[in-house]
Amino acid sequence: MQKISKIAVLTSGGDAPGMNPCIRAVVRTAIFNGLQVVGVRQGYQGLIDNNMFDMNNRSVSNILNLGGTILKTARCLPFRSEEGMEIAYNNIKAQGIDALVVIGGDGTFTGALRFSKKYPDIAVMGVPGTIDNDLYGSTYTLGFDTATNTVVDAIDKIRDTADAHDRLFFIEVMGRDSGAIALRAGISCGAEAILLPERATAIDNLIENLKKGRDNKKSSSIVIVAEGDKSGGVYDVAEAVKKQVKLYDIKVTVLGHLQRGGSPSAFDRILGSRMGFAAVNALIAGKSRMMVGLEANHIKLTDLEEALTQHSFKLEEDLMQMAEILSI
Ligand SMILES: Nc1ncnc2c1ncn2[C@@H]1O[C@H](COP(=O)(O)OP(=O)(O)O)[C@@H](O)[C@H]1O
Ligand SMILES: O=P(O)(O)OC[C@H]1O[C@](O)(COP(=O)(O)O)[C@@H](O)[C@@H]1O
Ligand SMILES: [Mg+2]
Repeated sequence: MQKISKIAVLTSGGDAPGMNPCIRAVVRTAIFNGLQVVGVRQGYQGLIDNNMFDMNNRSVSNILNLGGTILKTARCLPFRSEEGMEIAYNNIKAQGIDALVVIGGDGTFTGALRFSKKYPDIAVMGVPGTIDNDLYGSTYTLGFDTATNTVVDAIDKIRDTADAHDRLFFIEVMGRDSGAIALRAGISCGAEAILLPERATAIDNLIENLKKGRDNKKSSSIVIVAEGDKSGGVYDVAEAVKKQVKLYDIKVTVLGHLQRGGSPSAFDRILGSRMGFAAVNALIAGKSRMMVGLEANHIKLTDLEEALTQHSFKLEEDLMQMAEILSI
């Protein structure tokens, strides 16, 4: 069993509310167990630039409630190359680090897995931190709950003005390849339609349903369009509908990056704490190349390789069907 003494922690890819509670848990669990901890700034970029600093219990005081990540994050191109990885490895060795906790999404884990295969003497443990909720091996990823609540809050406000003006709104939410936020927000806000990447969009059906809604005396309508929907994006969908639906005044809102910010919900604070705690304990137990997840409210470790090769977010057809029925 590989015994570890110094852990580095980093956040990578899109930031997600709940990353800070997770960093806090990693630092304090490690220190409680007599390990040293190093914080790496800007994800993999910090490994390459040797941008790291020693952390102690007070480095993570009063961060539970903060959105973003105190370690900062980045999308780091050089880490994708063999040369970039080698520079990172040399810096890690020079610092005496023997284990890495990486908090991020599928891209971060792809990098971590490659790195771990190339340099197996450094243990790696992944924590799923992404608002997209698109990782196999965890029912929830860090930030998804907060982001969904932020979206619901925003759409509720749009519903007020949509109703006041009898308008039809097309609202784009995040999710490059994932309809997770769109589906949950759609149910929570009673959206008349939810368009997402996991299902082909039939514009004719959409138009039919919107007309039916109008015939059924609906005064306003909300259509949620996930960023990754394959029908050409929110503006194209709105334009296509505009040509055929004359009864509604149509508006488009793109919620954008506000969805990634804000104080983490209690759920994400607890999830981040549990996952950070579990990640360090798993490293102490000699585990590596795994991802910490939450399944049926229990912490579960999944092989990184498996987490990346299995399909992540599966569209819950039953929920889609329910959303459609409940919005008639
Ligand atoms: N195939 C890869 N090889 C090495 N590193 C990678 C690879 N894919 C992604 N990464 C690293 O992980 C970082 C985060 O990935 P990205 O897809 O941007 O976000 P996320 O981890 O949230 O999905 C990238 O900027 C890059 O540094
Ligand atoms: O902030 P950026 O770099 O434009 O990225 C936007 C993307 O990041 C996300 O918010 C989160 O994705 P990741 O967690 O995979 O980075 C996506 O929903 C969105 O498509
Ligand atoms: Mg991703």
